[in-house]
Amino acid sequence: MTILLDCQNIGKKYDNSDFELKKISFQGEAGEIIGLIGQNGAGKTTLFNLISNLTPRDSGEIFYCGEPVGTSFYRNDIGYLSDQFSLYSFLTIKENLDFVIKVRHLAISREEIDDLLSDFNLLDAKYKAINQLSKGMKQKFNFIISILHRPRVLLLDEPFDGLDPQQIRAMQEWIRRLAAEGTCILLSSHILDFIDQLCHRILFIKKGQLAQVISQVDGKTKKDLELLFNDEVSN
Ligand SMILES: Nc1ncnc2c1ncn2[C@@H]1O[C@H](COP(=O)(O)OP(=O)(O)OP(=O)(O)O)[C@@H](O)[C@H]1O
Repeated sequence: MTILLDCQNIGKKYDNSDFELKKISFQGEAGEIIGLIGQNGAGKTTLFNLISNLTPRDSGEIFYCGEPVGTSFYRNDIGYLSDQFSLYSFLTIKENLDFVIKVRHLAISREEIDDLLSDFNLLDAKYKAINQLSKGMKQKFNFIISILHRPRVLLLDEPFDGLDPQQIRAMQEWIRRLAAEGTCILLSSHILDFIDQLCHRILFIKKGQLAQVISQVDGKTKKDLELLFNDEVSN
């Protein structure tokens, strides 16, 4: 068992909001897929933003391979599919990929890129500008960008948003493949089916707190998750 990610008591209070993420602690192993569930506004995206340092945390520590995270972690070891698109929308898919490959000094061949695009039915759109893509196409492109440097910790905030069933399967296959290669994946989804199918462990966030941790070995079914979710939400 190799612990890649270790979050200890991480917390955040926004200045202009009553919401507070309260001392969340968990560890993520190499090859583990961890699901993050909770109602709207529970704090899932906030947790992703704190781990990726997009938002500075108020308290707690984050360790990667036993060391406090720093520039090298944020630059090389983490990938984040967030709802905020951050590349050049007026450039094409190819131009954006070329840019990322260059600045990250990635040794990745044209064939590998084309295979990746083809897995997500994006090969024919290679010369299209990002702002000409559909929502689902943008989501798939964002996923490709988040995994291009093969991060060992991958954060996926609602990765299946806007995807058709065939493309959901393609992304699920990629998620399983990356986990099999040793990536620790943290993913949020409101679709409990996806969480149930993919995740080894599930973190249930309620009003900014880690309310429950469910392991695959607990033998919980999707129905149990729904019951838990409905019960927690109504309380
Ligand atoms: N930058 C911010 N400034 C102030 N409040 C914020 C900010 N970002 C998020 N919040 C608040 O923090 C709370 C948690 O939001 P967050 O986006 O983390 O929830 P979530 O679990 O990801 O929700 P959803 O399932 O709807 O995506 C919400 O009440 C939200 O309004």
